[in-house]
Amino acid sequence: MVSKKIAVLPGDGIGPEVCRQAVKVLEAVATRFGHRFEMQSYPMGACAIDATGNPLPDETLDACRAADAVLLGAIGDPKYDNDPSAKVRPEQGLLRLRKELGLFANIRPITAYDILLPHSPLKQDRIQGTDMVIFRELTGGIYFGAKGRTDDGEGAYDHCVYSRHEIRRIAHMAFQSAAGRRQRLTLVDKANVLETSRLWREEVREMAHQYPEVTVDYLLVDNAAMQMILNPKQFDVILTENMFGDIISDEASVIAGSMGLLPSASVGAEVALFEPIHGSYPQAKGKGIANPIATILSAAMLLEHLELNEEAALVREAVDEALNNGVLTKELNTTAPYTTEEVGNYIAFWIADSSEKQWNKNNVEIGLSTII
Ligand SMILES: NC(=O)C1=CN([C@@H]2O[C@H](COP(=O)(O)OP(=O)(O)OC[C@H]3O[C@@H](n4cnc5c(N)ncnc54)[C@H](O)[C@@H]3O)[C@@H](O)[C@H]2O)C=CC1
Ligand SMILES: CC(C)CC(=O)C(=O)O
Ligand SMILES: [Mg+2]
Repeated sequence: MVSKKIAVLPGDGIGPEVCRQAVKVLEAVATRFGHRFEMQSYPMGACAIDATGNPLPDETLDACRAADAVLLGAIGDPKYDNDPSAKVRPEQGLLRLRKELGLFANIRPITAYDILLPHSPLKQDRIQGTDMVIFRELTGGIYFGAKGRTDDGEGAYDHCVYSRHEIRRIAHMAFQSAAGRRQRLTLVDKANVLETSRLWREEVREMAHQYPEVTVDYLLVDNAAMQMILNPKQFDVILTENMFGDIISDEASVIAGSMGLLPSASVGAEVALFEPIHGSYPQAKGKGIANPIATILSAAMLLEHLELNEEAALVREAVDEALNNGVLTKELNTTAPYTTEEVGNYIAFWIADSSEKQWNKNNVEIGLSTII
């Protein structure tokens, strides 16, 4: 029996809907294994601006610092997306949280599930067997450099800055991951143009001597974007800077079949944070069509981080069960789609050791409340 404190930041748009399912799944895990997960929600993003004027209130940051792990839905709202002059933005909350918690490595695994191969627009033989992990630097680069408008108001700038230290700490993680996988690491950069990329190459090339078992290659990001679609199976571990990692991981979701499937872990010096790679998908808010699996798999990564590996494996089994039985939201099941809630209920039910026969799409709420 373990007792853990998990700070939950549901955020905006579909964030609260998908987070609710992951919390339900964690509750099912706690019930099944006799653990105690103290889960409390805190505002961040547009909802926090509405409530306090601050996208990352002190209370939220303090709660994250005091927690054993953080679970995040997503933030962002069209009100801000459509107003480029807004000075306070939801995304500032997320960026500051990453910086304050020292979450310098964002780990994004990409898997092609056999059962979902037909859902990808890519040719099945190209993507079958894809298994890669992207190590995206998360607290440096252009998202964090000085930004502003030129004095004459006719221009704008965003500076991209990286230090050797910032590169080395995430590169070590990526090398170690590659050493335990298929021993291949690809650095994605733009070293033919950017000085920061040349520093990344310099450091990674030097570090490679410490990991002789790992084969390192270097790929320019424009080419990498093409290779991701053309031959994704060639990749094992991709190491890249903040913005390139943000972009190529959304692209990689096409291999899995949906943005709603890809989880992530953000780790660093302090507490770790777990979140789907997708955003707040505002068009889907309140419609029950958002896929909660990315957030549920993020909860599985959270359990692994807490060294609850058996528990995490059960969550992954339950997700596989949902995938194999077509218990999927409408982007992956167009003929008889399940709602966000129903997918979450199915997975939680399976974990709480109910047989599939007892699970019923229509009365699942009643059943669940007796189990969780
Ligand atoms: N970590 C975060 O909180 C992030 C926040 N954002 C914010 O989210 C807002 C919307 O950004 P977008 O560019 O539209 O990206 P998005 O990731 O929210 O949505 C892009 C597309 O991905 C698909 N999608 C996303 N989540 C899905 C899910 N759970 N199930 C099924 N399909 C899903 C939908 O087709 C959607 O149109 C913006 O305000 C942006 O700043 C964007 C990315 C990450
Ligand atoms: C709001 C962005 C900085 C977040 C994002 O797109 C991401 O982390 O994937
Ligand atoms: Mg992104």
